Amino acid sequence: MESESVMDVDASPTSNEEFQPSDLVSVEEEAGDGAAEKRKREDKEEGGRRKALWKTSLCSYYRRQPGGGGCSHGDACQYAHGEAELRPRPDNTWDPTSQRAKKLLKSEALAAEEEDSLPVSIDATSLDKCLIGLPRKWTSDNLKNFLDAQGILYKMAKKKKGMSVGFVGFENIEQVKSAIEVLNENSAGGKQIKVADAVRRLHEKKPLVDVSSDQSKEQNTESHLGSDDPTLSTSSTLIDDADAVEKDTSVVEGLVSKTRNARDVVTPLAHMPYNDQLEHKKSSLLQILKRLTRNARKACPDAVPLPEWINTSREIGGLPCKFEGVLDSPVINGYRNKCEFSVGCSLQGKRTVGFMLGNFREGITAVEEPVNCPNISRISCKYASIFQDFLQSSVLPVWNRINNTGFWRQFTVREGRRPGQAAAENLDNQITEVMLIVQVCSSGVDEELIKNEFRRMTQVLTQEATACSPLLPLTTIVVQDHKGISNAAPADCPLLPLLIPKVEDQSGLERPYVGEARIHDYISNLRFSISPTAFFQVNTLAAERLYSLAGDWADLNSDTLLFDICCGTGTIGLTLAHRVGMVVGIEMNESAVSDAQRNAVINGIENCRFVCGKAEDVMGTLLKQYLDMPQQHGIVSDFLESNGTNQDDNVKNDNSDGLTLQSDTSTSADDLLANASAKEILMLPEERTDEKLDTLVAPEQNFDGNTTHEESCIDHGKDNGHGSLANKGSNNDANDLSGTLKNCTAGCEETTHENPERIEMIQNNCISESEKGKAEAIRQFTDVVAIVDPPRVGLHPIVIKSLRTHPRIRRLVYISCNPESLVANAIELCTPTTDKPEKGKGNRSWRNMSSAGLARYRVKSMPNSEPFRPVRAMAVDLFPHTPHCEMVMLFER
Ligand SMILES: C[S@@+](CC[C@H](N)C(=O)[O-])C[C@H]1O[C@@H](n2cnc3c(N)ncnc32)[C@H](O)[C@@H]1O
Repeated sequence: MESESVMDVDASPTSNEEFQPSDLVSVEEEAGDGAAEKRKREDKEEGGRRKALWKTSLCSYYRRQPGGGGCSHGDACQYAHGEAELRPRPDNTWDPTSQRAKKLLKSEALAAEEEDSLPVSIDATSLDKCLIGLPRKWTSDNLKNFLDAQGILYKMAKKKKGMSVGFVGFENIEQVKSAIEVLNENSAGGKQIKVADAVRRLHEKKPLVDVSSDQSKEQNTESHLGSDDPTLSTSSTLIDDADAVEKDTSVVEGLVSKTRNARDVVTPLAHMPYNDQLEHKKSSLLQILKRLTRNARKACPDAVPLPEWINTSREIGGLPCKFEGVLDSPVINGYRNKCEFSVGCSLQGKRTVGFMLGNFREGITAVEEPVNCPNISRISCKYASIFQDFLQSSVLPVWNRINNTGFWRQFTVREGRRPGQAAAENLDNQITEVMLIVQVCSSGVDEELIKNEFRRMTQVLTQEATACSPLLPLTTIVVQDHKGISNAAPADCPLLPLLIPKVEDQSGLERPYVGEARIHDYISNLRFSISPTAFFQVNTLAAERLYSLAGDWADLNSDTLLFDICCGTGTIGLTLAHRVGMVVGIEMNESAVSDAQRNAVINGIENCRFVCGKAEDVMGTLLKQYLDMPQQHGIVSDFLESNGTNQDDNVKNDNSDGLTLQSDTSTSADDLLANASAKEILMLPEERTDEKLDTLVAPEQNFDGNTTHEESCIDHGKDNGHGSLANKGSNNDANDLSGTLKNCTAGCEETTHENPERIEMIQNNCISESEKGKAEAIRQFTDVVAIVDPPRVGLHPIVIKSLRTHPRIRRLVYISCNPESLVANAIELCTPTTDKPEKGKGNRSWRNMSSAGLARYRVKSMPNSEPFRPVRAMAVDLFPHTPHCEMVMLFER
């Protein structure tokens, strides 16, 4: 750990930190019947602070029954009985539930609103306006009815369901003026409507046409916005109208400030010096961490004493544990190894590959080039620009987010680096592999056309990459056919690699491009093979710091069984494998699990098992298998091998989590897997037959229409084991696209990057070590540690419950990219419980609850179990120039 790069946090309490008025208010609100008891406890604890807080919060008992009777404390109550009694708090704020505070808040909000008010010009060149704050569920008809009812004259009105923005075109200035006047006095669905200038995207400013009238439809075939007509269904119509669809549906763009650019949106902290960015992150993390203490205090049952860490939190400014600062990123610029560029139209109507300038829900769909975004590498920018140039001449339309039509949707550049520490300023030279993923929507588009366009695209990308100086690496081009509305394609979305034609480089030599649909990167000197949809941290060098910090805190030893929960390609488990007895990785993305297996093999690591399944589906079962059944073979593979020999009638479902199995003596593999609805993918030495190894290497390259291994698997509707290349045979979409692209798909040459001899060697070693492998599996580990690294939403409550209620897990390291969900999960892990868990009271709508509120609610029904305590926390900055960073928190019990 490089201590000089850590920003130390002064743990001494400041007056503000120590003062947490919300505790006082909500203690009463949350505690229900036991509130009086809790209040007494609070009173005692508050001691000297009490005087300072006297009557600074409203009494909720009094409020419920004003005028007496509601509060039994009478005048002695420390809370104010009414607004008149209320005193300002030591920091000069008012109880947020009081009328005073609400009034203040309103006037501040109004002032802020005035400050940010959007420009509304009243002149003849600006007759298109957008209305902001409309009910989301409104359609164009609702908007028109509303305008008609208000007596507003207009030329056209459009509204897309799901957005709070609508567009209105006026005939003249008078119409604009009177509309603004009327709208300022009226609200729609109880909300005030704001009027702002709408920015036309096209250079050629055609007047807006109301497409809902049949007449205008005939007059202007380019207009589809607001029309409920489905997407054009035949490919010929689509091509004829391709340009029209784009232009028409992106005529206006609401709310985009003319000065807003991609840099501001993608890297909002880029204007600050890097040290200030770290300071900024540190202070927001401190605030979020304090929420853990506050919420655990609130959720702590009355019958149970507050845990020590809550009692001592005041000494460290309300923090749940020591926050050890933010570890800086070794690379600050161009660090992203994966960039997902949107494809769409710019404000000027140009086909653009870059970033959206805002949120679709606000009506913003404009895409701007990734200019001056310091987190993007030169290579990614260059590829975005090459692809953008190609799109200018494509006969297929770019994706339109308003109508959900178009073909080209997203362009992703993933980079792989060579091993070794990169010099921060020379990161580009380290990039040796590039995977390009082109997301399209092939619905209703002519197959021949698609084929031609893909051929042209691969030609352009490869030629331009070779023409660059220094030339751009290009390892693979993969097409993802996604027909859903959001760009986030599901994991089983069809993926097909394209052949990369051989082209001549500047020296006249033919560059042998091979299309292996994976790239490689290095962490802690281990080589990681990454398939197109597998997660890999975007800042590899900072990720190395993150994993080593997590490993240090996990306090591992050769007798440790490490659960790597949400393991992705196995990065954490594999980098720590040499420090533990065994790793069990759990991951739901099948491609990532195959990668993890492969990564174990190519790095010669033998003490890791990877399980494919949702953690919430498999965790309970795995804990039982590894920790609760000493007389049994400890790994699931043994059950697989036993092939049902352990059948026992005593196998029952344990409904405590609805998933786990309970068995007095034994459990069968089939039951285990069926019940867990998970697929175990194990690197058992015996299983590494040639056939198994085939699934690790790509099939022969074939661009001339001969059937590849890939295609034959798809044709026969069976799983070819390449989760990442062409997804499951049961997926009809995959079959569609594989048919469409029959001549465009290509497999890869046999493991060009992995040394086959090395793999064979590992294989042989594994075979000879197979018995050792089994022995390890049966072994009982005395030390059990979980490292969890969930996605932004955090861990599923079932996983939290499994970890919390299993007494053998004494240490848990939580890595989080979202401190809010970390705090919510930590509330459930750390709040004491009683032996009489309550079911949640009342019928509170969970949709309206904060994540912390929801966690408090859930903890009430947590089975009685020893809580964890937060021990230390630290952040690692994986995302310079943005507000995000990764948080690591150690919990013990
Ligand atoms: C933040 S990534 C961490 C991956 C890995 N630890 C790494 O650092 O490379 C989260 C991973 O969790 C996986 N995931 C998401 N939800 C999951 C679930 N319910 N069960 C298991 N894995 C899940 C994702 O596919 C993703 O690979």
